[in-house]
Amino acid sequence: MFPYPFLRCMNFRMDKKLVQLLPIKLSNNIHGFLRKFLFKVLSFGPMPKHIAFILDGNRRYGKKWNLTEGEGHERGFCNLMTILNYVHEMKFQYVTVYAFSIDNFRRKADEVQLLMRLIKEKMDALVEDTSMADKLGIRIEFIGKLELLDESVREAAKKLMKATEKNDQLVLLVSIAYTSTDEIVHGVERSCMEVRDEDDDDDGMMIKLVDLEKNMYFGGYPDPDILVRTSGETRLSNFLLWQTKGCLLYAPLCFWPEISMRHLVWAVLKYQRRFFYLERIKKQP
Ligand SMILES: CC(C)=CCC/C(C)=C/CC/C(C)=C/COP(=O)(O)OP(=O)(O)O
Repeated sequence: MFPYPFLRCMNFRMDKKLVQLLPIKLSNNIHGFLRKFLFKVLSFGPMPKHIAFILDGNRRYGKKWNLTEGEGHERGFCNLMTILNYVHEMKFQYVTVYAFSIDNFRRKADEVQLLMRLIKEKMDALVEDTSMADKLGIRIEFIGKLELLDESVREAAKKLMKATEKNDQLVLLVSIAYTSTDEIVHGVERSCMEVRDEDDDDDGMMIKLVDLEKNMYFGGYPDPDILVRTSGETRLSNFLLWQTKGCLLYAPLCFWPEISMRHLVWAVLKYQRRFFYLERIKKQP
């Protein structure tokens, strides 16, 4: 892969010989400096707190580059780590990712196994070496119908939540075995059970909105400000249907392993532009 992140993320194409002249360390330093400068400039505007990602197009990326099965997802995970660095530097407080939908269990058994193995491997690696999570202050939470996962994956998820529970700068919410409709049903069921247990309730069997929201998997977390779905698809695919009422949707034309800093910057600029537009509308008589 082209080794210079800043030039790569700006879609810069360079002659191979010229590339060899630029030491990687120097390129990374230039990238770091320009990135921080750019993020500082952005921070003068209204900054979103929560960004959500639908990690779409890993398989297609693998096919595009003739990779072996699973390697597209492997690259997708690596890119997630890079994006987390940027999101941390941009001072987001929450990042949500759609890692595995309940509908994904309908894929071929081999593929489901491969993906589960990859996800478990990554969880184990993050437990083994918490340096990155600790450095960025990332607390990792898993959200979804976790009982659908194999015991070993569930255990790995629990260990990772435990290993990062003290971090307090950025919360990474990993939606796994999740669909929004399942989340809503779960919230309604729990709220009904609570109402049934409170016999003295004058409202009879009325469920209150606050209780329903509290009982959803994402209860207690703020709604995302921006939802990014890679690969140009503009469907929500049963992800955060309840939480995306006022959210900005952005669908860059790249596969998940290709998403880069410029897409993040663009998403934030779109958010800021919409913010100012809404402010202007509010002030109009
Ligand atoms: C621990 C942790 C956070 C792990 C996350 C690992 C990771 C990158 C998971 C993505 C899984 C997935 C089904 C993505 C969709 O791509 P796709 O297979 O649907 O690709 P396609 O759209 O090209 O078919």
